[in-house]
Amino acid sequence: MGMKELFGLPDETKEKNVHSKPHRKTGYLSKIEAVPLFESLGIINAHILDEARAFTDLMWPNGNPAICRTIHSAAKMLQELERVVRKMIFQYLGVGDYYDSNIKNSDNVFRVLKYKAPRSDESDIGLPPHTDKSILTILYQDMNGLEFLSKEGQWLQTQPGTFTVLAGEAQMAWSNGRIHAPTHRVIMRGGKDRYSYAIFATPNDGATVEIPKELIDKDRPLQFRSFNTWISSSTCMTILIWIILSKYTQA
Ligand SMILES: O=C(O)CCC(=O)C(=O)O
Ligand SMILES: [Fe+2]
Repeated sequence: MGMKELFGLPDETKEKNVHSKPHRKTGYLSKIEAVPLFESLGIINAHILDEARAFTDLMWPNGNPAICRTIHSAAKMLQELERVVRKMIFQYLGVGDYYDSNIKNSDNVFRVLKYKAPRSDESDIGLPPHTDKSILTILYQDMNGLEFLSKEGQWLQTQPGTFTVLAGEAQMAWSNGRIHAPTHRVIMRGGKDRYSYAIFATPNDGATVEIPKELIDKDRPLQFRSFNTWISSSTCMTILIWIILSKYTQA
């Protein structure tokens, strides 16, 4: 998707991608001491053509219609997929009536990410273990490296050329702990630069994440008591999403 061309721009150009909401992981992230291999550019609502164009016009003063089209269509596809998955989750939890207002109170950040191949004296950690703050993240990787921590404490690899859906902390909180936000990391193997892109659906600034009353009862009061109380149902959910998604992406 023109990632090499994009990341090949001078740093001063990429640094122009500043956003007024730095906490939203937009803007240009690079030269972070803890993650020296990592570099990323984020665009809010890139599924809207004008937003994608504003970004490419900033990077290329004479415009770059080809990359603009690619970013826009990738972001649109991921945004649509994210809504399908979010709807499935709401239906699965029996709270479909909340879907429309939940969508209204959220937007998304599209990010392109690059990890440079580590030198022999550098660590192979692309991104250390973390959970996302998002509602849902959908991620595409061109080569492997993304790994998930299973509840048995093992790191599970994901396949290159596939889409991965993961729930973030906003979804975990909203579902009153029913949906698990998995810990994941990126490990660089194979001596080549790695590129990925992702959409992060997030609650709008200022929107309160209201936990549906249907998801609160005496067995599951409004707080996170322990991960163990909900890990098995969330594992089922993860598997369900994987099955449905693999069908969706083959279509
Ligand atoms: O590049 C990847 O595969 C993972 C990125 C990621 O986990 C993140 O940006 O939160
Ligand atoms: Fe992540």
